[in-house]
Amino acid sequence: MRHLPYFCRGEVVRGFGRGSKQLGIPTANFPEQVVDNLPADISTGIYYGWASVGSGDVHKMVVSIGWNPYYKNTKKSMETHIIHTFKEDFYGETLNVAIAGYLRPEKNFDSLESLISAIQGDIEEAKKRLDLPEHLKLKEDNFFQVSKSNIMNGH
Ligand SMILES: Cc1cc2nc3c(=O)[nH]c(=O)nc-3n(C[C@H](O)[C@H](O)[C@H](O)COP(=O)(O)O)c2cc1C
Ligand SMILES: Nc1ncnc2c1ncn2[C@@H]1O[C@H](COP(=O)(O)OP(=O)(O)O)[C@@H](O)[C@H]1O
Ligand SMILES: [Mg+2]
Repeated sequence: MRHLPYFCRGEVVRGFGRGSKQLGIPTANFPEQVVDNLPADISTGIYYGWASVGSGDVHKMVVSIGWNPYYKNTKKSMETHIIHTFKEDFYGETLNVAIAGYLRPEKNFDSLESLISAIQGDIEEAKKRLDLPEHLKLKEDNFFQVSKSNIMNGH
């Protein structure tokens, strides 16, 4: 994957409301336009990296890109679960994402329980890999510093 690390920003929009309600794992969804602009060689699948909301702190994350075979979505989506507990929802805010590496392809599952345990496995694997020096330095990338400055808010 030539394009890693891959950086992108976008507004957090509403998805199907399944992430937190059914899975207990909220995912911040990007608008269609951000998904359509992904480079062709970022294949669908599950990735890990770093993310921040607006000018907030940078946290570890996992991101799913694709059609969610378990739910048979007809539109490709890009959904980020930030490994951090937030006090409130952040719909409408800017999500800044730096994708560091690839974990696995998207899969179908026999049950919701197996989907949830696969995602929990992804989260544990992401936490470990992001502690490697090559990934830790991405957390300090200028991409996130720019998000912290006022430039983005236009004042
Ligand atoms: C780390 C991670 C891995 C995922 N893996 C799969 C998968 O293998 N198959 C699948 O159908 N959906 C997968 N999902 C997507 C969930 O099905 C999706 O987040 C859920 O449908 C929530 O959708 P919503 O944001 O539209 O509510 C994954 C999500 C995350 C965050
Ligand atoms: N740790 C988190 N990671 C991602 N989103 C979170 C987190 N904590 C709270 N949220 C909020 O939850 C929303 C996602 O919940 P989800 O059930 O996936 O709904 P939707 O289908 O609208 O995306 C995000 O848009 C965000 O506002
Ligand atoms: Mg979501």
